[in-house]
Amino acid sequence: MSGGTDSSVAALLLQDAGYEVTGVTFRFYEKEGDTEYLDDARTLCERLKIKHISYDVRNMFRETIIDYFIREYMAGHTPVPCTLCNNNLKWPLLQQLADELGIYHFATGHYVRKRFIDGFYHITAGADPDKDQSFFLWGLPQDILQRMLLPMGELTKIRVREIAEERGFLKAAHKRDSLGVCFCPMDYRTFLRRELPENSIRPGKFFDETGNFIAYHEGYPFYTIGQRRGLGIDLNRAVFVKEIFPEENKVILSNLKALEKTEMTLKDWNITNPDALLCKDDVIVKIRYRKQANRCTVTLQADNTLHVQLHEPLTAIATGQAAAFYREDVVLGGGIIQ
Ligand SMILES: Nc1ncnc2c1ncn2[C@@H]1O[C@H](COP(=O)(O)OP(=O)(O)OP(=O)(O)O)[C@@H](O)[C@H]1O
Repeated sequence: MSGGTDSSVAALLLQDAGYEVTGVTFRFYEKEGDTEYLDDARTLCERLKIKHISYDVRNMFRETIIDYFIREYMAGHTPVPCTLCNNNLKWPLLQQLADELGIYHFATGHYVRKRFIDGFYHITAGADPDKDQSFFLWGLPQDILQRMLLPMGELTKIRVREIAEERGFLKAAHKRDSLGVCFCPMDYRTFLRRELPENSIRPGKFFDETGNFIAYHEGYPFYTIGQRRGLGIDLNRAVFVKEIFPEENKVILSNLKALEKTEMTLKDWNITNPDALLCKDDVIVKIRYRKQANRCTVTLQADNTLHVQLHEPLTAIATGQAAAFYREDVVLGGGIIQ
């Protein structure tokens, strides 16, 4: 329970359905010591007359998510903190805690569903297309998928707010949706400047593909592959970030066409059912939340990476980003772009 609308309604719907519910709030990150979210979750549990547990994982979150986020930008990559948090932290921690407490099921307020297909549990898209969060959950293993309950799966956000309101949980009903990365809701450049020692990021140079100097930039970590806006230069043509060379603090700009790629390699991947994904030609890959769905064929390589052959070229494939595989609304797996 994050203290937000969705997990609050999830708890009360589970209670309605007859489950004996225990609320869990992880202390992942607290902006300037603000623990209002914790009080909100606790108050809601008191009103529902259910037990509430808070679990301080701020150090773990700092090491595995925030430090990773900073490290990835410093390596010229594009990190995916929410995907990593869900797959490596939030759900595994829920499982661990449930085991310790002798509880079988665990639930969140994610807008996703699950379906049992050919002997395997799969994440499927939530009923509300505007809120679907399936893109973030490709990395969960069967023993988590089997035990998860997803009370938001069939609902729209509008309906969820109505439920909270109807039941008199007015604060929960009117909470704002969380936006972007929880620990970095602002521009990530400001965050990097704040977190890193002074002068860690120094001005460098933009070049074109043939090595001609174009202009000065503010430091390579401030740019990501595929970026067009915010380059701080005014050319009479559209240019995009094509490559980043951290050692030389060099950023290569090109036209969009030059960013097209027809293949990519994934590490740290997870496949729900290999027979449903590998070597099939009707698989969809997404590398952005709710954008750019492309056909592809996936094969497992001798070095244990996944090779993704795109049927049509994709632009802006950035190292560090996640790729999620789908067939219609069913998540088949995913991985991190190398
Ligand atoms: N600090 C936390 N402790 C426990 N569970 C959490 C925490 N943060 C998020 N979750 C769970 O993960 C789900 C998805 O998280 P996300 O950050 O996307 O929140 P959200 O969609 O804004 O949901 P909510 O309205 O519940 O805050 C939440 O609905 C909640 O069940």
